[in-house]
Amino acid sequence: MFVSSRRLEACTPAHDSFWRPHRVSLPSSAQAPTIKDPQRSGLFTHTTMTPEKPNGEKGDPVGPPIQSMQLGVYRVATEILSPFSPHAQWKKAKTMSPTMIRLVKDVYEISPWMFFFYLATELWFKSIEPSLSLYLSSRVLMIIENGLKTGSPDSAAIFQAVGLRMICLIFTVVVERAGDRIGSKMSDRVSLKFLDYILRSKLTTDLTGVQANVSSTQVSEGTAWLAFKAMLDPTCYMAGALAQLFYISRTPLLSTGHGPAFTLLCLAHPILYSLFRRRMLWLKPHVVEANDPHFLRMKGLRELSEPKYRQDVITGDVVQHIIREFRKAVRLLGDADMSEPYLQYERMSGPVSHIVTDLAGGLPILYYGANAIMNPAGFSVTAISTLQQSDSLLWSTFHTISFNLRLLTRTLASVKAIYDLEDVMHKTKSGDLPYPPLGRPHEQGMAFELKNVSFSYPGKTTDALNNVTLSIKPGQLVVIVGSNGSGKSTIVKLLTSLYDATSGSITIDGENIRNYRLADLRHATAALTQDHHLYPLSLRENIGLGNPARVSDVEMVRTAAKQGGADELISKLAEGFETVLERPRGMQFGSDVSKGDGTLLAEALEKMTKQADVSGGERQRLVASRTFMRFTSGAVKLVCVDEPSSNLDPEAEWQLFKNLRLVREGKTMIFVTHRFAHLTKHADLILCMKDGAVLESGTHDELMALDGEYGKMFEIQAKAFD
Ligand SMILES: Nc1ncnc2c1ncn2[C@@H]1O[C@H](COP(=O)(O)OP(=O)(O)OP(=O)(O)O)[C@@H](O)[C@H]1O
Repeated sequence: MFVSSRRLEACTPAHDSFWRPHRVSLPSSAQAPTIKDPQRSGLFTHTTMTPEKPNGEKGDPVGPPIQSMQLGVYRVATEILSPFSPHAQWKKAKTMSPTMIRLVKDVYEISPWMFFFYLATELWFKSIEPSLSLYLSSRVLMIIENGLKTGSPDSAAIFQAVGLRMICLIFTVVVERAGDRIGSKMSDRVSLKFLDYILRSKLTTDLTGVQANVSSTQVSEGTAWLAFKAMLDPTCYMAGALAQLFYISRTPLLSTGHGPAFTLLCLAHPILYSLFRRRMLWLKPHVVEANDPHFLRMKGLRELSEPKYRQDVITGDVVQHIIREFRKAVRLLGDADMSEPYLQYERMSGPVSHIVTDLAGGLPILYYGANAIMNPAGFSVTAISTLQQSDSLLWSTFHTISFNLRLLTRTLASVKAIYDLEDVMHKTKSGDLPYPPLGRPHEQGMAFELKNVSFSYPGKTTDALNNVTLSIKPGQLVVIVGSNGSGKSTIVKLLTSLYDATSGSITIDGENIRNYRLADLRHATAALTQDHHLYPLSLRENIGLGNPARVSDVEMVRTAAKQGGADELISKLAEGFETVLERPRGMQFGSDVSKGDGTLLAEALEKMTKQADVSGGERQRLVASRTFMRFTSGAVKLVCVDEPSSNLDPEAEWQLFKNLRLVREGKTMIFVTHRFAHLTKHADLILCMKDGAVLESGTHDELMALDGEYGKMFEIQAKAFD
């Protein structure tokens, strides 16, 4: 029997939508140095790179060597892990085993009885039932064939065999349904356990951790169950395959001395297929970069048709230019292959391996046919049918095993990323000194001393702050001014412990900032910046979470909303404080329904997705209200306000700063703003920054007398005002 591999491929789980490949860009460190110009012929070229040996130094590449190739308009790099290299395979398996053990333990702990029940149903369904069905079917056929040969069919035996086959079938359906239900429950519970894990790790991640480990933001709780299944399935199928091979080698119907030969011939097809034909890019670690300049230009020009650019395109009068350039890019692109790199990769296997692999599928039946010619007396139709059945069963079993093993590598890497979250995400270390120190009630705000502080952001070589020395006294109102990129926000981030200084020292109330418990410092700090957002919760919680202990205190929330200037806008919303402005994403959607097409379904979708919205300035008022709520805890000793007012109208901005000043008692306040003229006359200290350094510092009068950078900026604002 010649089984078409292509046909079988089409029904593998490779088409599961979850595992559709994601396209990623090729990081510069992984670029193959030998490819200078993209190959534009549509053919591919290979380059192999072996990573340097790890010497423990940061940044050295480790892991298997990579292979780089040009596929049409894409450059693709993959890891090379040869199936002929048991050493490399073993090394990889060894690195994966701790994750596998931990995952099995995690799944088992969720519910031991469910774990074993599910295991039993899977074993039945994937190992025992296929072999048993094969045995029972061939028994029925054998009895019929014997009956036909002798002329007196044994009806009792036929009924018995058919009955057994039916019982097996019914039992399998029952087991399958029970297994599905338990599996779905377990899958949900595993996902929730991992979601809890991810949530905890991510919520406590500091900014340095996020910046250092951007890829971890993409971990998904769903992969844990997939990884568990990718471990369990091959194990069950492997047991099933062994049982089938045993049957083929021992059944007198087929073997009669040829058992081992049949077994080997049945194995030839799946083994050859997985070695030579199975080229699936998305099952290996890989990076893809579209690098054809004309293709990139064409894509860029096409994006200009998006609504986001509509106004620019119309007012800029560039429509004709875009169309002309697009056509030119298409012309220059020529016949370069633009199809998905995943398809191009699969097409890479040559016709010889294709033919050999497909021919291998017919070997067992050819062998049996040859035997039948030599020994016509031993010929049996049942044997042929059994052989065909077992061959295709083994083929799909091995196919699934090989698929799952490849999937396992990928899913386990994601599970490991979840387990690793905790280690890699917490870069800013916490001390153990309480704040405020025990027995020293803190009536004033925080005092800061910065000595020769320099700082560069993770992954950057240039300093954002350069040798900054300054002193802030308790309860002072400080205004930081300066041009774009001068380091104003960076200072605030260091004072609020979002980052650690790269060098130099920062003290709070005379004690090194790193010695304090981070949680205590956060509790004593209120920050309001443009980077603060509305949460996908009700407005009451959005404001109330400034002080989680009083989130249900409606009166307190109302007062905070008034101080933040949000009370009026909330009163205009139909659901008032219970309005949810940012709903969790993707919770309402339709398929093949266009809004506004007049159908009932479209109307239903419109109702579902209808949402109250507010302007940018109104959002800022809501976020500011949360800060006022924060003050109600009585623990805040430092208030950092960094440009929270870009969308506020002048009156709202003035009112916001006025309200903040009204509650300054017992707090050090640090304001960063470009529109400072109305604020600096209230400041105890003005820091004027340039190029990451403090250029001038003092009060408004002192700096005006200096007639330097601050004086210049103030004059510009004053003139504009006049
Ligand atoms: N998250 C970041 N990662 C890397 N570099 C950053 C980051 N944030 C700021 N920088 C860089 O650090 C320098 C100082 O930036 P900072 O935001 O402190 O300036 P700023 O004075 O607040 O500017 P602006 O007035 O535009 O808000 C700039 O060169 C900026 O590009």
